[in-house]
Amino acid sequence: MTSIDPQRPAAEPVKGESAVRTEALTKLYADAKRGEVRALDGLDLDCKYGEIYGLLGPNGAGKSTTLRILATMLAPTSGRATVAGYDVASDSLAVRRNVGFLSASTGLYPRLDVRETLEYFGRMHGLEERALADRIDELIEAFRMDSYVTRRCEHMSSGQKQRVSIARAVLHDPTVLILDEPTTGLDILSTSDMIDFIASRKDSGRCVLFSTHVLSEAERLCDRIGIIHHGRLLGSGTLPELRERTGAEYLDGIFRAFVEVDERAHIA
Ligand SMILES: Nc1ncnc2c1ncn2[C@@H]1O[C@H](COP(=O)(O)OP(=O)(O)OP(=O)(O)O)[C@@H](O)[C@H]1O
Repeated sequence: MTSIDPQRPAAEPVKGESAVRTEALTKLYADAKRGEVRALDGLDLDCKYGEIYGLLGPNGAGKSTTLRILATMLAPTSGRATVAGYDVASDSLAVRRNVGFLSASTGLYPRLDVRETLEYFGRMHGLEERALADRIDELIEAFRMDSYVTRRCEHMSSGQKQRVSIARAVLHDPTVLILDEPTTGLDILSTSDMIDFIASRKDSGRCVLFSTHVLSEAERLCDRIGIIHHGRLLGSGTLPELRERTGAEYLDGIFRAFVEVDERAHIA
């Protein structure tokens, strides 16, 4: 495994260039009850800098598995995945330097408050103390966390925890942000803040790849949408492109059209 200097600046994002790419990505799980589970079955994905890409799929389609592999939390069985040009298997440290990852299982230490949490994770990223303190101030302001900055995570609401988690994910200013169902469990105000935040990342040329079950969110936010089912990408494109391909107007109809074709192909 190639190691990197933690102080080395992240790769500069170039709008329109590939930020995330998977080729024939496969993941098999050994499940005690079900035997071998093929969670990913040759997934090809390509997300660009300056783009918000939404991954849609029914339960068990392989969304979390994909995102966890891209965040180097999980090893693929076969195929290839790169983030910011670095291979997730052979250059995982460089991938981590360039990626921010948020999922429901992103942990926070119950006894740490906002600043302590961000200091802890900032040091893990190797951020220099002065730069880290400035970055933490910036994030506390940006995520409006000042009113509960001394509260321990164990005493925060789920919306407050989510803000700390997202601040943690972007501490090192990653060029690629990977979010697994980022608005699940959030109230309307927190959801709206999260949506604004995702949109703002694109303005700075970053890539955001996120999974969601909320179709209206995907319709509103995404430049391109990928539809995943049985661990394969059935289709991807802008909303107008997907409308044209399926003849359906809204995302629920588009989604159903892709899945029905795939189900028929599986039965045939
Ligand atoms: N650790 C594991 N061991 C065995 N099977 C697993 C494991 N993790 C996931 N799976 C299986 O792999 C498949 C894909 O799961 P994954 O969580 O990636 O789907 P998903 O699209 O994120 O689903 P959801 O929308 O329900 O979160 C499912 O059949 C799931 O049961």
